[in-house]
Amino acid sequence: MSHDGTSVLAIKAFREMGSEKVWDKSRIVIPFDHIVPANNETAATLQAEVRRWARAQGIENFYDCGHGICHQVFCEMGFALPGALVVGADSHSCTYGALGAFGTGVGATDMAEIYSRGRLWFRVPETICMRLEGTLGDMVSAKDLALFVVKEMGADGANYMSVEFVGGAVERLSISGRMTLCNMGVEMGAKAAIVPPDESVDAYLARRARRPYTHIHSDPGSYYREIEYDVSDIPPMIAAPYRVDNVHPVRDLAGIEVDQVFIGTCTNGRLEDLEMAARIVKGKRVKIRTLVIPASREIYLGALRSGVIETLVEAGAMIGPPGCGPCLGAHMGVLGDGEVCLSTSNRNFPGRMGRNGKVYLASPATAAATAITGKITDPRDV
Ligand SMILES: CC(C)[C@H](C(=O)O)[C@@H](O)C(=O)O
Ligand code: SF4
Repeated sequence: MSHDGTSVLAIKAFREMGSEKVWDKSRIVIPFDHIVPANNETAATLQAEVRRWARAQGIENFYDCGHGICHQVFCEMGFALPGALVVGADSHSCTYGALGAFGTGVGATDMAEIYSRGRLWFRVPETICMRLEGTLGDMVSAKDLALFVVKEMGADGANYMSVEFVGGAVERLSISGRMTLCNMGVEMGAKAAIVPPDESVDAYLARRARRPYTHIHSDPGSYYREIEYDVSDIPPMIAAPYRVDNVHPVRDLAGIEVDQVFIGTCTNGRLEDLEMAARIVKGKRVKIRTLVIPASREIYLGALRSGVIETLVEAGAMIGPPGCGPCLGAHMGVLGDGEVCLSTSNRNFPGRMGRNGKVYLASPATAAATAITGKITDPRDV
């Protein structure tokens, strides 16, 4: 998988290697998502070049602007399967672990080697087994769980490890919630993040899987390290600038003024995320700029048909076309000097959404509660 951003560099390296034809046009997936639709001439020209190359190579799985965020599209289209080894030219390729795949991010030159020969070299990572037991509390979701885990591990606490999430609290997560959890695996340095596949994975893949698959599970005794938490008592959590592991209970930061709320991204732009936000803002008005971007067309349609989009728009939110949007500070809704954003995304390092912006990371429920009050707000307090 490579997207509009990284395909440009991968194609350049592919050419520099002297490669002419891709190794397998049916096994390369290219979604356009990072700057969609293109925001200026430079982006438009680069995208046109990738389109031309994909057409010339006969790439069978090309998803142009409007389909959605690469990771979401990759899962919806049935490419992420239990036991599959997937490389993506994007760090959040670990998201595919929600479906039992070993998904990992690679650089653009590595991707050029995949385009050319379908091969790469890996050191097999050790596995950390993270057991999360207990029942999540009211207004506490997969994002709070992910932030809790990142806080406990630290931003480099799982460097080059494969993190396997097990236990009751994980099994009870929807596929959407598991994607949120696995998505943040790379934020603690993990090479991959995996939830052992079960029947909810089969249900999700029933009409999607591109090929037959089998469930792959860890061998007994293969864990390098085991960690267990009871997560019944974790409150809604928030990561404050400028580190993803600078995590606090939302109530500890309540009252901080916010300029913009952003609900979307490969972390939290799925239907259940938008539904949660709609439930909270229903019949109310947002007090600050609120941007909602569904992670894919499928999600957008679901939210349109169920009335979720209507509720959000009535409350004063703006809806953007499926894609990454302002997540990486490249397109739509970037921050002005010194502005504060509460985002449902996964990164808040300096400059992430604009040179001098400050980004807080939290769940869709916390984002919606904050949109209504204009200040960081625990969703249990609205
Ligand atoms: C642009 C891309 C290479 C990058 C990534 O790999 O993660 C982006 O998606 C991000 O989230 O920062
Ligand atoms: S939504 Fe954000 S984190 Fe996800 S792929 Fe796009 S830019 Fe990267």
